[in-house]
Formats: sequence, C-alpha cells, structure tokens
Amino acid sequence: MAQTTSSQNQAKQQAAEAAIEFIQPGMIVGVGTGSTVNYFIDALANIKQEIEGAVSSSEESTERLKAHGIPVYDLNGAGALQVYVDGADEITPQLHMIKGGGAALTREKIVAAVAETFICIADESKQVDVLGNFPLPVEVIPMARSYVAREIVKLGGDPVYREGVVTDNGNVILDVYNLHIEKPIELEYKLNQITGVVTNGLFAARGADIALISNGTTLKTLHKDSK
Ligand SMILES: O=C(CO)[C@H](O)[C@H](O)COP(=O)(O)O
Repeated sequence: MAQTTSSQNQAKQQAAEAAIEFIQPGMIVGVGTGSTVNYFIDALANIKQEIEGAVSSSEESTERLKAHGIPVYDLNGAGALQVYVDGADEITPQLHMIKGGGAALTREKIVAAVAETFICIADESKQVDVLGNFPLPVEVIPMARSYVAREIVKLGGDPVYREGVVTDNGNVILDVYNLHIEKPIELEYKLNQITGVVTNGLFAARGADIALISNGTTLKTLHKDSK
C-alpha cells in the first residue's frame, strides 16, 4: 500500500471537511470507512446538534461516530438516505472506483445503494485513468475461497488471500492483482456472478455522483457525466 505523508493527510482532511457543505439539518448521513472518512466523522461532530445521526458502513466507523456522541442508526430503520460520504482507493474521471482497502466494501456498497447522492472524498493520489493498479478486493464466503480464486484466475486476475483479515460480516478478502480494468461495470457484474462472492470492490454500476479531490491546498469538485 502507498505510504501516507503529512501532505496526503492534509489533502484527505480538506476533501473530508468540504463534504460538510452537503449536509443539511435533520439528515441521517451515510458514512463510509477509512482514514479520509475519519476526518469527515471528526468534522461531522462539529455539527452533530444539527443532524439526526448517521448510518455506518463498518464497526470501525460506528465506534468513532459513537465516541463523538453521534447517534448511529440501523440502515433498516433509517429509510431513504440523501447523502453517503466515503473514500476510495482509486477513482476515474467517470467516478468509477475501487474500494475495500479497509475490507468494508460490502456494507459500503449497501449504504451507497440506498443513498441518493454518493460523495467521494479523496486525496489526489487516488485519481487514475484506468482502474486496477490498486489490487481489487473481493469479499468471499470462507468455504468458497479456493474455488473463487480459481474462477478469478480464469478472468485474468491474480488473487491473493488477505491473511488475518475477517470482515465485519465474518468473511474473507481476496485482493486481485494485475487487472487493467477497461470495462469496470462488466467486470463488477462478472465477479459478482461467481458463487461464493459476496461482493467486489468495483463501484462502477453505482459509482460516485460527486468527487471532492484535494492536493492539500486546492480542492477540485467533479460531477458524474461532466466532461
Ligand atoms: O474502501 C474503503 C474501506 O473499505 C476506503 O474508502 C478506502 O480504502 C480509502 O481509504 P483511505 O481513506 O484510508 O485512503
């Protein structure tokens, strides 16, 4: 994984704090997972009296939200969500992403599916033209691990078992190396068709709607479908 520098942290913080502009009074906010989202949670704490609460995509984020005194709701009881804020491991100009570096991809994909608007917050190192340099995480039911790995090899990837990691859902992660993903929506569907795959870290069929990208001093806002 890439090394994190202090200027990269500054960029993550700037992108995260910019997302606060999209939060309206009374909202239940969809919250992702990761170091960039941690800055967002900290910023959300400053306006916690104005929001109703959050729906979280991981135990890690739930813990941080609760430590700040932000109420965390079960997604099933929260109804529709207007906004979901999350980071990315890679993001393209079309706002397709690879996510799941933190192993939270399945819950992230579920909360993202519910939300009207997905806001991706990222430092500029996450921007790519073609996805696949970052190994693609795939969450797998443990007993299917070897079978799924063999099927992924047939699709041209090199799967590596992320040893010692168990997801919040009790599953395992295969990180798929050496993919050059020209057709992310197609690959997202194909991988999800393998029996034993819970989901994969391609967020292309439902990508981000808005991306807030920072280099630490300048913030760029990208919209889906804008040229
Ligand atoms: O998908 C994720 C976790 O599963 C994260 O959003 C992704 O890994 C980016 O993390 P960070 O903000 O720490 O760079």
